[in-house]
Amino acid sequence: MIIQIAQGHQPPPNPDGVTVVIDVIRAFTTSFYAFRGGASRILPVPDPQAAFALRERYPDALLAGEIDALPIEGFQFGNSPWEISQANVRGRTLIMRTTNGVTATLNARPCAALFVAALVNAAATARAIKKLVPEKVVLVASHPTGDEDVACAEYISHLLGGSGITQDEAIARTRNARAAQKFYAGTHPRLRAVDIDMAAQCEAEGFAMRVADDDELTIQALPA
Ligand SMILES: O=C(O)[C@H](CS(=O)(=O)O)OP(=O)(O)O
Ligand SMILES: [Mg+2]
Repeated sequence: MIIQIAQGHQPPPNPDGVTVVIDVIRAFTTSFYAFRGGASRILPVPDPQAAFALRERYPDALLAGEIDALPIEGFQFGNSPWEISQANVRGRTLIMRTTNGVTATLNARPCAALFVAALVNAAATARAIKKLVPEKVVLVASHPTGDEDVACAEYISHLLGGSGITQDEAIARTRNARAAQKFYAGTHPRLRAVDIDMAAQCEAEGFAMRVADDDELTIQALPA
């Protein structure tokens, strides 16, 4: 298996292989906890206007996301795993806008199979990739300059049998990442340290999250 690690909002084309877009702080940690709470699907969108327009089509949908890490006016949730874990999202569609993870996901085609992942479901993602027996895997660290998504990519690479780092190293690099520091600073009530506690966890079981091309690009939890 060829494993390539890329970084930023423009994943390299991978028409015959598996692409994984990674966002540890916080988009796909938030997504993981939305599915754990029973959300049925997540529809990624590029901006708030697109989110409000899509909700016209799905009036029961809930809106989650951020601009500059802060909640968006008129959205029910920030891009926060803790907020989502406290809410009742069972059976609901989420429409999500975030700066890095969602943007890179919207740009990830062409690829034969597309996953989104965070550290919390790195192991489940690696298992789901292995089942597909791909010749090539592209692991995309969606933050263009941060270290947390690169660390997760290196951990998934290790789990796939390539070179990489341990779970403990990935956790430490998440906690020490530049993007994490504003959550520890206590300068805004919606930037909570608990979001980083939730992002800096690895679950041995968990579930993978796959992106399907339905009417809209749709993120779904795969059965464990
Ligand atoms: O809200 C987030 O956690 C980030 C923005 S930042 O890196 O913290 O400034 O968005 P995401 O798309 O989840 O990386
Ligand atoms: Mg991020």
